[in-house]
Amino acid sequence: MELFHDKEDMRKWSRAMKRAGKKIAFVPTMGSLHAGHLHLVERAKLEADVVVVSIYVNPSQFAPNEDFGSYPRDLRGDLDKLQPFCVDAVFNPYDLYVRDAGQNDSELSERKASSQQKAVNEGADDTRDLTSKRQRYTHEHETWIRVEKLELPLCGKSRPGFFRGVATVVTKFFHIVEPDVAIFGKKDYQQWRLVCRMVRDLDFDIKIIGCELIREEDGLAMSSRNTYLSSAERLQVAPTDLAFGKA
Ligand SMILES: Nc1ncnc2c1ncn2[C@@H]1O[C@H](COP(=O)(O)OP(=O)(O)OP(=O)(O)O)[C@@H](O)[C@H]1O
Ligand SMILES: CC(C)(CO)[C@@H](O)C(=O)[O-]
Ligand code: BAL
Repeated sequence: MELFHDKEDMRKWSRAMKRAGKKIAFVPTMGSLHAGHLHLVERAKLEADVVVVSIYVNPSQFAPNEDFGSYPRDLRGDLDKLQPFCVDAVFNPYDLYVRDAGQNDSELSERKASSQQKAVNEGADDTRDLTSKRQRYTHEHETWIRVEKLELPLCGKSRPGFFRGVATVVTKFFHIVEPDVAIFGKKDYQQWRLVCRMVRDLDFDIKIIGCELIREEDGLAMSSRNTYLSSAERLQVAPTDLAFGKA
């Protein structure tokens, strides 16, 4: 399994696969993987010759008051979970919102390299990196993708800016990985529909597949943030969640 932190390395690998006649399936994630994600990977394997999984906690889809800093991160554990599925490549970019360090920008290059090494060694970002990631996307990035109507209701109401961040980072991934097929979970139903719409409107030549929701035994939808729930909260949530799923 290849691990890429640099977007140019990722792109080169994808293009080499294409030249070799391979079809690429792509599974974007924010890591802290669970069986729901692995189900998407299994589906991806049915759709193409090679599978790329991205692991990136995208700063631009989090509002300043949200959990970007505390979102669960476990790169080492994620790689271990992906290994048995024979995933071909994992893309774990250091930062997608800063322009590539130029040759003269040695301080930034060094910092980028040492942070990448740190991420692999420890499977986590330090607080300084997280703060800088947030600052970079707010200061160095000014081009955004918006799906103007679909981004408004439901999650868009409670998380303004969320779908702008998702549509933008998914577009970036599509340009870097250049997949033939991309797999999304219907757990995030609005996100899946919004990506389908964006692909249609912007003429991406990528097939989007929506995968069924995978649940825990007690009916709770699997989700990386379930670790935030206490056992009491879990008991309250699961039956409602199950009833909703069956409705
Ligand atoms: N239980 C699940 N069943 C099917 N797909 C899922 C499930 N959980 C996540 N996915 C899909 O995996 C992809 C990556 O999701 P993400 O990494 O945000 O995980 P998550 O569990 O949804 O995290 P969060 O707790 O932040 O919502 C998305 O397309 C999402 O819809
Ligand atoms: C699609 C995505 C990977 C974009 O950051 C994220 O919103 C997610 O994991 O659902
Ligand atoms: N799967 C949803 C990603 C998020 O809540 O940011």
